[in-house]
Amino acid sequence: MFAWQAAGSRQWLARAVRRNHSLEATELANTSLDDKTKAWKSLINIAVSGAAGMIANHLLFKVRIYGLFLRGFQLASGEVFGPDQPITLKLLGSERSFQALEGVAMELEDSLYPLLREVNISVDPYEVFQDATWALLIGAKPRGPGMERAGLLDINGQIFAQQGKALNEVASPNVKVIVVGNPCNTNALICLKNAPNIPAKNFHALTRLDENRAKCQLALKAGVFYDKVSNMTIWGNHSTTQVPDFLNAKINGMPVTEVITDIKWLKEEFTERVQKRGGILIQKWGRSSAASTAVSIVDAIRSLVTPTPSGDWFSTGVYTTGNPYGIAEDIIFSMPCRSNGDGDYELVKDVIFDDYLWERIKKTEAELLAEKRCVAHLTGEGNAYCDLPEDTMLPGEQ
Ligand SMILES: NC(=O)C1=CN([C@@H]2O[C@H](COP(=O)(O)OP(=O)(O)OC[C@H]3O[C@@H](n4cnc5c(N)ncnc54)[C@H](OP(=O)(O)O)[C@@H]3O)[C@@H](O)[C@H]2O)C=CC1
Ligand SMILES: O=C([O-])CC(=O)C(=O)O
Repeated sequence: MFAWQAAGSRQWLARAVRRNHSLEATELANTSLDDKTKAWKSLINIAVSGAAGMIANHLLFKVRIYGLFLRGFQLASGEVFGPDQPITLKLLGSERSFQALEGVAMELEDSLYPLLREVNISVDPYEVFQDATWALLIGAKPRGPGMERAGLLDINGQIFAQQGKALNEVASPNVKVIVVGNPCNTNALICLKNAPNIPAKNFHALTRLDENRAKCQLALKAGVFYDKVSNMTIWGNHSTTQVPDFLNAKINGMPVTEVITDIKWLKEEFTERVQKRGGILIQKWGRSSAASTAVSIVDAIRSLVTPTPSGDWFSTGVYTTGNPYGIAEDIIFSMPCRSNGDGDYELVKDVIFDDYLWERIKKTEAELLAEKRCVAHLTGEGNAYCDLPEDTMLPGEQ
């Protein structure tokens, strides 16, 4: 059933799990799965970096359970890439993690996912990103003890500059890029700046986890199920300056402030809870959230490949140039978006601001502008100058 594809060197130790497409006619006739494959769309390549890490481990297997097999394939509900969308997974790791990556590939093989036609592993982004239509950039160095944030921006920025160049050269010209590795907004900006041939609109920083966290907190406070919370915007940076917007969010179609009338709770407790959720989780769990992050990556993709429910929107960190709100141009900022399901999105225009919301948006904007100055050497904009606000922290930092 499986054919191994080893393309030579360790640099390109490609391990392909390719179902045999040349079954005998009689076998095909007896195999309902193979009958189904005839109606499948053509194969797409999905690249994942940091593929031996915690988030990727949840994500890769979730792709099957959540999207492609249980709900997507068996129930034909079209979650994630759809029940008729075969995929190749192209996994990027490093020399250090190569054995672990081989282990991941083996587990993927052994899971017998019908829509997973091929798994490739490599340490070379130019190999992994070849013809990718989606690039999920998860791999990044965590901030270690004593490491300045400027140092983290530089180390991780180098990774995303290199990956941006590789995407620019070899990925599908309309590749959609979701940056997860922190600091994800600025990493996404660096990636975008190093990939001038790819539309700037195609780069996302993952703030969907923050949106999900905010929905959860509002639902708990209001005593409703989380699906009753809609129109949830996270503005700005995936950091502790992010702004979970309770002014525009709704519960059961009503403004949140009409359902939860404790404005002090909304301004203070709710906001801080969402901003610092990641850090509290690390304190309890001993590592950053991986399962819920993987879920939120799936949610983020699904929001782009399925039409947004009427009247609702979702949050994603996207390029600000041309935004209708007056947010500084040329940064990656989480904003409310809608999609018609073609992988693209439009910014939502009908949102309101008050002084409280706008003041906080300006704070997270200032932080992102400072981060941008810090990585000017990686975006081709001259010499870096780092004047980060003192309290600049990832959600995982306390
Ligand atoms: N945006 C969001 O909502 C969230 C973002 N995150 C961020 O996601 C990232 C990954 O988290 P997680 O999977 O838990 O972390 P892990 O430490 O489990 O995995 C990190 C992966 O990154 C790779 N990596 C580490 N250093 C480098 C480097 N210098 N160059 C390239 N790759 C590197 C490692 O691969 P290898 O061993 O091959 O080097 C490893 O596979 C982190 O940056 C984390 O802060 C986490 C939660 C939420
Ligand atoms: O800082 C981290 O790695 C964790 C993180 O982003 C989050 O939980 O939102």
